[in-house]
Amino acid sequence: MLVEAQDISVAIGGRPVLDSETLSCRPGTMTALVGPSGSGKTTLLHCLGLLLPVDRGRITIDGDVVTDYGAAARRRFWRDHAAFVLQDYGLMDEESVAFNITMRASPLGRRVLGDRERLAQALGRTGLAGREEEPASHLSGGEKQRLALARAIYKQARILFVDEPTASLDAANRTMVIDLFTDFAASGRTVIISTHDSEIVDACESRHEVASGRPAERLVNNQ
Ligand SMILES: Nc1ncnc2c1ncn2[C@@H]1O[C@H](COP(=O)(O)OP(=O)(O)OP(=O)(O)O)[C@@H](O)[C@H]1O
Repeated sequence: MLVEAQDISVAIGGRPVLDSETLSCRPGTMTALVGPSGSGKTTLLHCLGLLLPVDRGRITIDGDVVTDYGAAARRRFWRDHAAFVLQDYGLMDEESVAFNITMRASPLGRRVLGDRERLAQALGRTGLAGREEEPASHLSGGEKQRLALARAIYKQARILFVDEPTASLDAANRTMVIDLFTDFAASGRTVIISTHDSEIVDACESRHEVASGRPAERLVNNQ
């Protein structure tokens, strides 16, 4: 999906946080949102994922003006097209790893339903094979992060929004996660990542520097 933001601005509590950000994230590519701490990377990511409204400007996805969407259209976008790996991971701690990935269970909640093959693939790709029956609360910070990624893989979403994905990962898992994003993009999906990690930035086809108050167009294409 092609995500385009034009001159978007956001103020929180009366304070400008984003000022006239303009960028374009193409399908089949990874885009890094970069900038110093507090520059607004997470805020921009949340706006592009329709989690936060903008005060000015507009965002289109495949040409649709999504900044006009009401609550029902936003929910449809999240359900049908988007996957999020955010800083709090959005997991259900008391539920099993498998349930957190598939989000489906039998009526009594004892048996996880869903596509077994896709589940096995998501577990395998994130190094969580064999952990499916454990409650998410038993996982370490880095494992929770990989679980959130496993859910995105299972969902086969067309667009992936990721916030600081390598913050709690060791070197081996960091490489695995970067490979996962690269594969996501190679299969035609759009990947948007807020990050400080230069290894991720190097793996991205485009980089957008978020810096409130500076001139609008700062998109740099590495290609
Ligand atoms: N809910 C909120 N209430 C008040 N201020 C907020 C809120 N969310 C973000 N901000 C402010 O907006 C600015 C940008 O925050 P944001 O989290 O987007 O930055 P960031 O570039 O992602 O930072 P970091 O790299 O440290 O994660 C910060 O000054 C922050 O304090």
